[in-house]
Amino acid sequence: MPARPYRSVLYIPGSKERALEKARGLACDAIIFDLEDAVSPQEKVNARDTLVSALSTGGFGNRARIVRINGLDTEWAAGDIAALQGADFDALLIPKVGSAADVQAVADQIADIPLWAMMETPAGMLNAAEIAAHPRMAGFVMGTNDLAKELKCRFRADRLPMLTSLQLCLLAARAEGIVAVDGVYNAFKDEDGLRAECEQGRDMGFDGKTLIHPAQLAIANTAFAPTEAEIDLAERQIAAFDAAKAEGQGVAVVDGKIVENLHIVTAQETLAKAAAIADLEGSL
Ligand SMILES: CC(C)(COP(=O)(O)OP(=O)(O)OC[C@H]1O[C@@H](n2cnc3c(N)ncnc32)[C@H](O)[C@@H]1OP(=O)(O)O)[C@@H](O)C(=O)NCCC(=O)NCCSC(=O)C[C@H](O)C(=O)O
Ligand SMILES: [Mg+2]
Repeated sequence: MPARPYRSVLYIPGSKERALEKARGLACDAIIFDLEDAVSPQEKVNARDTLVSALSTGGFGNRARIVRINGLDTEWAAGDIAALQGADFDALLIPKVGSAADVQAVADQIADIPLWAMMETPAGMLNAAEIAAHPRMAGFVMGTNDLAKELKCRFRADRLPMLTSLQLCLLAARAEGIVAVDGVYNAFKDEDGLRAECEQGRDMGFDGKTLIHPAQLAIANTAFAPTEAEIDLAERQIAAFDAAKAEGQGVAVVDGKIVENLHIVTAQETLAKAAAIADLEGSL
């Protein structure tokens, strides 16, 4: 389980001082400070200084601070990494990762900091397992816009053309115990559409959703948090299982359904996630 929640992961253009300032007061679990697609070519170089200065000023609380650099095949990637040496942030996000070699290329240029991968190319999907298994890899972010472009698929409300890719990445992430965050919902004024896509992502097993606008935060925070009913059930399952164990039984029954060891692991994860959310919200 992630030690911290990642229900709402907000992209903020690294070039926009107003948005960087605003982020200090927003109810997101994590921030992706973007140097890639949200920043125009003319702003790329100045954005590095703007971002490093914002990171050094701080004020982002316990939210995870993730920085997305430009693609490794661009003229900006090496300069981005150089500018980030010694900066205060939690993870570096690499766009358009196609293989573990791409991850290693960044690992060779910056020490210690956990690396995350944008999963958004056909090669990335086919190599998801080796990318997740890289020793520095700590999280996957689905790049569903680039993925749609590369697959030449249509955007559909049910995301049918993307389900194989989403599930391949989720499988790889879960096999390695790293974080997995779903892609963005582009129509940022469409609350019902966002809610439905968050529910789908949560049902699939994602830890949260990447977002592009503050208006999307509350919906993702609700969708990816354990519900009151889930917390109540988890507590009752743990209590019933403890009581069964005390009587020498290996199985309990709650609400007419069996509860075994493996269900207790899920119940404990539910309570741990609720506690991590309460901790983060209490600290902001
Ligand atoms: C989408 C936007 C361009 C809309 O901007 P704007 O028209 O300014 O929105 P509002 O006027 O409604 O903004 C209201 C206030 O909220 C602040 N704001 C807006 N967006 C953000 C944000 N992301 N973080 C923090 N604060 C934000 C505005 O400053 C306003 O504040 P105030 O002045 O106090 O009123 C804009 O939302 C935006 O640029 N969003 C981010 C876009 C982005 O990051 N894109 C790249 C990531 S998505 C991606 O790359 C996908 C992936 O790679 C893939 O392949 O799928
Ligand atoms: Mg992308």
